[in-house]
Amino acid sequence: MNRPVRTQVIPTPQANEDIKRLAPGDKNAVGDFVRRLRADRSNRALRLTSLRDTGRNGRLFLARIDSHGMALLLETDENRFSLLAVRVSDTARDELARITVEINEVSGGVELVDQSVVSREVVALPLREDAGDTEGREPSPADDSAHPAPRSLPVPLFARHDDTELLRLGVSASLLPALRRITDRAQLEALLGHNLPALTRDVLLALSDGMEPADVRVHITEAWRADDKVDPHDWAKAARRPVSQVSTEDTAVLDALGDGFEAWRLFLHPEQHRLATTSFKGSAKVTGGPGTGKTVAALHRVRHLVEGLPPGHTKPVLLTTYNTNLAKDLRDRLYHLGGDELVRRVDVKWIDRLAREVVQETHPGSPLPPPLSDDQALSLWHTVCAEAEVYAFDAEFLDWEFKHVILAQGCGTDHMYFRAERKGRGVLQRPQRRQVWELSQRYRAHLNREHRTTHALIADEAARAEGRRMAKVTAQARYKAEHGGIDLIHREAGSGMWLKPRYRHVVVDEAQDLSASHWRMLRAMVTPGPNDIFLVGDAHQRIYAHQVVLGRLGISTPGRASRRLTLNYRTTREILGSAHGLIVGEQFDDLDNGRDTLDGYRSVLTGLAPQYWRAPDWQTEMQAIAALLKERHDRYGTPYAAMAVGVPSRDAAAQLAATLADERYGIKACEIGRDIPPGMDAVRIGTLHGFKGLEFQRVFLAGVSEGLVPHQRLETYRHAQPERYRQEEQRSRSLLFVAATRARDELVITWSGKASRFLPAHAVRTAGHATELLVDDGPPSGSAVA
Ligand SMILES: Nc1ncnc2c1ncn2[C@@H]1O[C@H](COP(=O)(O)OP(=O)(O)OP(=O)(O)O)[C@@H](O)[C@H]1O
Repeated sequence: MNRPVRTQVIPTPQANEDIKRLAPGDKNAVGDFVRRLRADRSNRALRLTSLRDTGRNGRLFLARIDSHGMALLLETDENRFSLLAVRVSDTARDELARITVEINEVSGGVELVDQSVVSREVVALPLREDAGDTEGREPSPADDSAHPAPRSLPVPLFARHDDTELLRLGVSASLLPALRRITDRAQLEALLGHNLPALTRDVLLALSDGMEPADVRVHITEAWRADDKVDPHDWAKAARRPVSQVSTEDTAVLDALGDGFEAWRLFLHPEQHRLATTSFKGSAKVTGGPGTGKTVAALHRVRHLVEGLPPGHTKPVLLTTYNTNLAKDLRDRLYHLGGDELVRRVDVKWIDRLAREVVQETHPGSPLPPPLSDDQALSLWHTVCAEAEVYAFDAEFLDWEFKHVILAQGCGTDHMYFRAERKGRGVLQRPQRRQVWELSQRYRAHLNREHRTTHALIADEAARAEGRRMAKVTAQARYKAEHGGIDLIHREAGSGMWLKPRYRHVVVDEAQDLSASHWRMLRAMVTPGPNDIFLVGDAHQRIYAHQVVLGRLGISTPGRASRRLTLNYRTTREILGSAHGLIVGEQFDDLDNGRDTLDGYRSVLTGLAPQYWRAPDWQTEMQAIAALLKERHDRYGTPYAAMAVGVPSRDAAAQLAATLADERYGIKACEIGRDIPPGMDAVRIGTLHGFKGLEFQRVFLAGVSEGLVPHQRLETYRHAQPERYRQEEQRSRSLLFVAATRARDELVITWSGKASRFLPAHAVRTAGHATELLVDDGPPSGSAVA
C-alpha cells in the first residue's frame, strides 16, 4: 500500500470569505476536506486534478469536497497548497474553472476574480462604445430636429482614472475590462458584494466616494505595499506572503477547522500584521478611529510577543485597559486567539486593579480601603469647602484640578503646584492657587482620617512605588554589571532576591483614557528598550482622562513608531458618516504633542442610513424604543441580546428597563457590563459611558435631547469658565460619538423635546414622529437590513 502523502493546506483570505458565507453543514464539509487533503493528497476520493499552470512555479488544481462542493487550489511548492476558492453548487466545477488568479503588483499577494460573477453583474451592461445604440432611451429636446444629437451615454464611474493609475493603486488587473462598463454606484456595489480582493474593493469604493488618487495611495495603497519588489511570476513567494494567508500555521488552521470554522483567524490587514510583528526600537503607538482594529492589532501583538518569550511559567507580558469589563473582554478575545497556552503567559488586568495591587504590596497585611465613587468624591469636596468656608470653586472643578494638575504633575508641595502648567484650563491667580492647594490638603487629610482613598490617589501612589522599585532595579543592574552577579544573589535586603523589572512588555488598549499617573506607573514597570510599551488608542474617543503628552512621561514614539489605522471593520459607511458628523470641527490630539484627524477613515460595509425619531415626551420615547426593539426582534429575527440601548443617565436606564418589562412588550433587559445568565435573551441597557469598547448589531441611543446631551449643568461654565466649557462639551460629543460607533448594522437615535445640539440639521429635518410607532401595527420602521 502507498504511504500517505502529507500536505500543507493554507487558506487565502478570499477562500476564508467563501467559507464564512457557507451554511454550517457545508463549512464542516470543507473542514473535513482540508483534513483529508492534509493527511494524504493521494487520497483518490479527493479527485485532485490539475487544471492549468499559472506560470513559473504555480499550478492550479481542482478537488472534490463532497457530492456538490469543489475547491480550487494552488500548488507552489511540493505538497504545499493554497486553498483559493470553494464553491458549493451543481456548477461548482465550471465556476471554479472561470476564476482568474493573479499576483497583485502592489501587495504581491495571490488574488482571484470570479469571472462568472463579473459576467453576471457587469457584462449585461452596455459598452461605452455602443454609442450608436439609441434604443430605449428618453428622447432629448434636440431629437425633433432633422439631425438628432449624438446619444450621450452615462459616463463610466472610473472614467477619470486610466488603467495604469488603477493598477498602481492596487486594483486587480483582471477586473479592469469589467470596470470600464460600470456607470453608477449601484452597479459597483452589486459587484463588490461578491468576494473581490480586499485591496481592490477598498480602492474602488474610496475612488467612487471621490477620494483623490493621491489620498488613496497614502491611506490605502501604501499600507498594502509589499516590503520587497513584487515578481508577478513568482507564485511560491506570493503564496507565502502574509497577505495571501489567513494563518501562517497549518496546525492552527486545523485546530480551528475542528471548531466548525467559527474560530478561523481574521485575515489581518497588512498594516495590522505589520503592527503585530514589527520589532520596534522602543515604544510604539497606534491611533485610529473607532472600529479600525486597534484592539485586534494589540491582541496579535501580544501573541507575537509571547511567541518570542523563553519558555517559563511567569506572565512577563502585561495587557491592560481602562476598565474591568474591557479587561474581561480582552481576556476572552485573547483566549480565542491563542487558547490557554497564550493566556497563561499574559497578565490581563484593569489598570486600576494593577495600581491597587502595587500599592497593596507596599502595605502588606493592611488591606487598602475601597476607593470612593465619583459621587462620593464630589460630596467630600463639598464638605471640605464648607468646612473651610471657601465657596469660590465648585466640587467638580476641584476634583478635576486635583486629579489632572496636582496629581498628574506630581505636585508634592505648594510651590510645585504654583509652578504647575494649567494650559487650556483658564487663569488661576496665585491667591486662588493657594486656596486650591489648601483645600486639596484638607481633602487628603479627610481621606486619611476616614481611612478612605480614590482611584486617582492609588494610581499616584502606585506610580511613585513603581518609580522607586525601578530605581532599585537599575541600581542593582549597574552594581551587578560592575561587580559581577554570581555571588550577589542576596543583594536585595530583606527580599533575598534580585529585583527584576515587573514586565518584559506592556500592551495598552484604550490608551486615551489613562491618566498621567497610570502612564508613570506603566513606564516604571518595564525597562526602556525594544518593544517595551505598545499602546493603542484614539483621542476622538476620550471620555474620562485629561489629555496627556506621552513624550513627557518617558514614552516616546517618534517617526514610524507612531502609526494610524484607517479602515473601519465594524460599522457601515452610512453609520460612520453620521457618527463622523457628530465631532466635525473639533480638534483632537495624537496622545502626544501633535494633532490627530480622521483623514482616510472609511468603511467598505454598506447598510441602512441611521434613523432618527422625535417624541413629544420621555414616556412616549421609551415606548417607541420598546416598539422598535420588538419589531426588530419579531419581524426581522434579531435576538434581543444583539441590541443595546444607550441613555444619558442611570435613572433613565432604570426607567427604560421598567418600560420594556411592561406586559405590553415583555422585553427582558440587562445592564451593560453585567454577565447575562447563559441562554437569556436580553437587551443591553446602559449609560453612554458603558458603551466604550463594545459593539452590538443594532444600537439605539435614546434621550439625545438638548439639556441631557450635553447635560445642562455645562451651561454654568459657559461664561464663567469658557475653556472648561469647551473641553466638557468636546468630551460630551466624544461620548455620543463613541456610543454611535458601537453599531455594526443599524443606528437609531431618538429624543424628546428639542434635539441635542450635536445632532446634524438633517437628522432633525428627517426625523420620524415616534407616536406613529405606537398605533397598533404602526408603519414598519424600515430596518429590513441586518
Ligand atoms: N482585519 C480584520 N478583518 C475583519 N474584521 C476585523 C479586522 N480587524 C478588526 N476586525 C473587527 O472589527 C471590529 C472592531 O475591531 P477592534 O475592536 O479591534 O477595533 P478598535 O479600533 O479597537 O475599536 P474601538 O476603538 O471602537 O474600540 C471587531 O469586530 C473586530 O473583530
